[in-house]
Amino acid sequence: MTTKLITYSNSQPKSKLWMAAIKPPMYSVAIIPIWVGTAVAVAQTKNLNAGVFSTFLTAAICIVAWSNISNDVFDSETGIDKNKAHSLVNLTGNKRLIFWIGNLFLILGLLGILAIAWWQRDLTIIGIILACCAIGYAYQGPPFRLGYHGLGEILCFVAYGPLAVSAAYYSQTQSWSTTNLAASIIVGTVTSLILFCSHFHQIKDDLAAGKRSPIVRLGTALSANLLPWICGSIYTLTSLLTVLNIFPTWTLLSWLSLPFAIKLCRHVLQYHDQPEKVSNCKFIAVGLHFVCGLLLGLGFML
Ligand SMILES: C/C(=C\COP(=O)(O)OP(=O)(O)O)CCC[C@H](C)CCC[C@H](C)CCCC(C)C
Ligand SMILES: O=C(O)C1=CC(=O)c2ccccc2C1=O
Repeated sequence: MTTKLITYSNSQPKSKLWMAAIKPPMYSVAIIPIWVGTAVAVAQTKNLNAGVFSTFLTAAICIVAWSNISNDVFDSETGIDKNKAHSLVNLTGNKRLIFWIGNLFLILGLLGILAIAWWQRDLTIIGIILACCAIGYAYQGPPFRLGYHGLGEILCFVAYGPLAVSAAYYSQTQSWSTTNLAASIIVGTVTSLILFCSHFHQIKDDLAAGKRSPIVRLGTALSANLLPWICGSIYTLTSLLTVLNIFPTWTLLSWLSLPFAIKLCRHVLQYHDQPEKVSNCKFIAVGLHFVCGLLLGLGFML
């Protein structure tokens, strides 16, 4: 399998830089938790509230857009993005404008969640999503900047796993489920894997800005060697939960994402210390996230 190299510099066409700044594939992280939580709910209740599902999906996309846009704003303040040609702040030269566009997405997202809470006459999902947003802010915003202390992957797991998947389930059922919680562990793990992978090529800039990401702490070689274990844990857990009859057999369909996991591990093990070559590994992880999450949800629906 050949792998296209993706590196961005000021010499790139502006359109490419804008696409890299907006990062459309990354919105998989908004779609999958809502899809999986809803799929588990539909499997159990045989009922889908399509209005709630589409509103939640749109709101999640807006909230993830806020998280990404404000990340460029906050990172512009620490100097960590000074070499990042595809930072929205560097592209526009207008930090204030980007800050307010980010806030607009946050407001739109929260209005969507508010609408669902209103239809349900229940504030629970507002509470959960506000907790997600607080985690998103604490990851990157002052005075916390917890991502700079290497806590991003744990925060990411909690927000995109148990919190977001439970909120999606609750939006359909107004109740909780241990099966859904188990599915959220898989979604959270694959989402954190994306964040983990996104840090391999940034080690130099991260070190210079004092960001102690897990890759900075462990080194690229040890971090690369962890990948097969993390990927292996996803498939082992899914199989175990199927054998225990907690997941329906069809969820084993998610094993079809294994080629992405193999490609990811091979690529990172080979290029972990070559930033230009390893920089696209987060998009292989996004592919794994999307296919694994899509098939996991489908497995519940079938
Ligand atoms: C913005 C995030 C990562 C970017 O990190 P980094 O600065 O290293 O990367 P760049 O190279 O692009 O500068 C992700 C942060 C994830 C955070 C820990 C948790 C966010 C929670 C969300 C707001 C939850 C959304 C829930 C929704 C699905 C309902
Ligand atoms: O820009 C990035 O690298 C990421 C953006 C993002 O929203 C996200 C969300 C969840 C896990 C990882 C990531 C990124 O890596």
